[in-house]
Amino acid sequence: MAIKQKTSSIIEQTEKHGARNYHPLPIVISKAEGVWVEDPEGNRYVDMLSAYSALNQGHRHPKIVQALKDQADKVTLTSRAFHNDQLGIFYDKVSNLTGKDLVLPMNTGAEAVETAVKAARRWAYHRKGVEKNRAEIIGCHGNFHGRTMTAVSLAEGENDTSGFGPMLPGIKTIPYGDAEALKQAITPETAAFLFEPIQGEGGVVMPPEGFLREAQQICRDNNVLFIADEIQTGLCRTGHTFACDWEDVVPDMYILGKALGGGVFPISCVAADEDVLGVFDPGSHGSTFGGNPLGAAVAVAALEVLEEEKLADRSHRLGEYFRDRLRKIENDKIKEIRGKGLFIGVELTVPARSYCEQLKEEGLLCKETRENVIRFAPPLIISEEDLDWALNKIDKVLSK
Ligand SMILES: Cc1ncc(COP(=O)(O)O)c(CNc2cccc(C(=O)O)c2)c1O
Repeated sequence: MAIKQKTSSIIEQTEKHGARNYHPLPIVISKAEGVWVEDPEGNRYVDMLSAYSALNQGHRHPKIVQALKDQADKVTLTSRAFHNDQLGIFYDKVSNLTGKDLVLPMNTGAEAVETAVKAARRWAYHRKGVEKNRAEIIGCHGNFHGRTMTAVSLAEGENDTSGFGPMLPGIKTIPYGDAEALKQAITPETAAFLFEPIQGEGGVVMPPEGFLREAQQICRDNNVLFIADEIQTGLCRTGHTFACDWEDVVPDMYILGKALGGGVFPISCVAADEDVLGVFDPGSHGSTFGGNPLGAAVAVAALEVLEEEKLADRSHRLGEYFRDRLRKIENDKIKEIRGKGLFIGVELTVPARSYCEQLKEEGLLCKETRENVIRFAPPLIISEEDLDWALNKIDKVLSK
């Protein structure tokens, strides 16, 4: 589809004063519903990216939008100087979902990661007895935990880190999935091991089977917090409530975001037991919008949709079907098909961008990650009919 006048003038306007920290595909989305989005010229596309898994419930899910509208007519922001009548309901929901005593609400995923690292450091000093300012955090090569300085200090990519130094001290990384390396990296000062159960931005990379269980045991043996960043993999994306569930592993702390807000409002949180999140006392952490009643009401509705529509089972079932269909595609440039549930990566032996551009021309939106991986992550509500429509387009483009 050639770029039409409205789209090109909108892109031109966007690029006039916008900082150039993204390189989006040349498409403008002006309407969206369910798994379908529309450009200003009325061209429709099936969304196979879901805003990097922030749209597990689909675009503008009626129940979630209604929760936003209802709450917007009551109260949207109180600050935490006062209570509001939605936050306790949110806390109950997340506590029941995670099995954790305490929940700390923030807004973006990166803020929740920052919260997790602050909690881990203070836990190390107050509970583990690590010497002041000596606490260490262990992350994984190929990780992505956001764009704030702690997250960037954990990253390694040139583009993620260059020009942003000095990095936060007390951070080291190990090869992803290497339990022995984790064991060797731990010192008496180690506060936490921070990991993604499946690395999203790393290219939908899964650790060896059993790694999560082994790593958790190593952390337990060394009194190190086992912290799961489930911002992208959580909330039914991989076919279970949490990706950690695939190995029946319950982390010491969950970090949640993205689909927690149902693709309607930014909300994130960390959930952990009293001995970890109890380290925060009044005035030691927070955020202006953290715990606002609008986000809380939206998140409760977003979590209810996951349960009511059984989106974990759907993700698992449709993800198996998706990968089966992909495996039938004849193309010697396909190096590996991987993922769990509707969290799928197709690794190619060549850059993936041109395939994403061809798929866009066919009416399917997806994005490359790590240059040669096409990530497919549709909203979990996708119908079998729409999935088959998308798979026929993928078959057509990838079979060339
Ligand atoms: C595993 C993981 N952890 C933390 C974050 C940070 O969340 P926020 O973006 O809400 O601060 C992510 C985010 N994941 C993600 C994926 C792709 C692009 C971008 C982007 O910054 O445009 C972010 C993520 O995928």
